[in-house]
Amino acid sequence: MCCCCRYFLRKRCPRTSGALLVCCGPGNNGGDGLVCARHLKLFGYHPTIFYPKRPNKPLLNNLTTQCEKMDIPFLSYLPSESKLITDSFNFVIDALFGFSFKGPARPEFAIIIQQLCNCSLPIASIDVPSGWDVEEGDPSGLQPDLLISLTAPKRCARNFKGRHHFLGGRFVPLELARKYELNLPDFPGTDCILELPQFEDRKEEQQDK
Ligand SMILES: NC(=O)C1=CN([C@@H]2O[C@H](COP(=O)(O)OP(=O)(O)OC[C@H]3O[C@@H](n4cnc5c(N)ncnc54)[C@H](OP(=O)(O)O)[C@@H]3O)[C@@H](O)[C@H]2O)[C@@H](O)CC1
Repeated sequence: MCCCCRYFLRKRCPRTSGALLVCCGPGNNGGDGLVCARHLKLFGYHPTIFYPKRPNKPLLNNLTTQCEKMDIPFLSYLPSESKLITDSFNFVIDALFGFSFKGPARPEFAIIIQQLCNCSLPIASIDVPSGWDVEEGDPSGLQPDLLISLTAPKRCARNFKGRHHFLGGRFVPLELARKYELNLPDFPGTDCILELPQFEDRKEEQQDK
């Protein structure tokens, strides 16, 4: 997913001013956020992590340690004024919740999601925009500019109205793809990411065939 973010950032946010806020949730989606922050730091950006609820799991502890050892700062709280967020960062990575989220968000996270909704910065959501039902989405919830679906777009991605939708990862064994009729697109060459057309455009393309 950091490849997708870099693509977007190259246009929107030069590395010299590449101050990014990475909001990480308590599950593996949050773990993806920690990996994303580490990779972006390696590529010369300046991530800051907000990781308010940290379950004591070896994988997540190790990912956190890697970020700490790379001198990535962790925020102890999210500023309640959205202006403070927009003044401090150029871009937000939403790694709060992925496909295991069951709404509605509990109060401590509902506030954070609302703060992201109020903030005017471009937002990239990893796998599922946080707060969205994995099947139905949430038309009144967070509306990211960039969605990075992992392995396969989740059903809610049909409701994504932002500018760029990427598919990341090409790890699905053929047998599994056939069994579940995933109908995954071909990745060019050895690329691990692919930009997908908007759902409405895809529907039109299929109708034209
Ligand atoms: N093959 C894979 O698995 C791959 C997974 N990948 C990545 O992992 C993501 C899925 O990770 P995941 O299953 O850990 O769940 P995730 O969405 O991060 O959230 C779980 C946490 O949220 C919490 N929580 C739930 N509802 C809540 C609420 N209403 N309000 C507040 N909290 C709530 C829940 O808390 P609990 O209910 O257990 O107390 C738990 O702590 C997936 O989207 C993708 O990004 C990829 O890397 C590719 C391979």
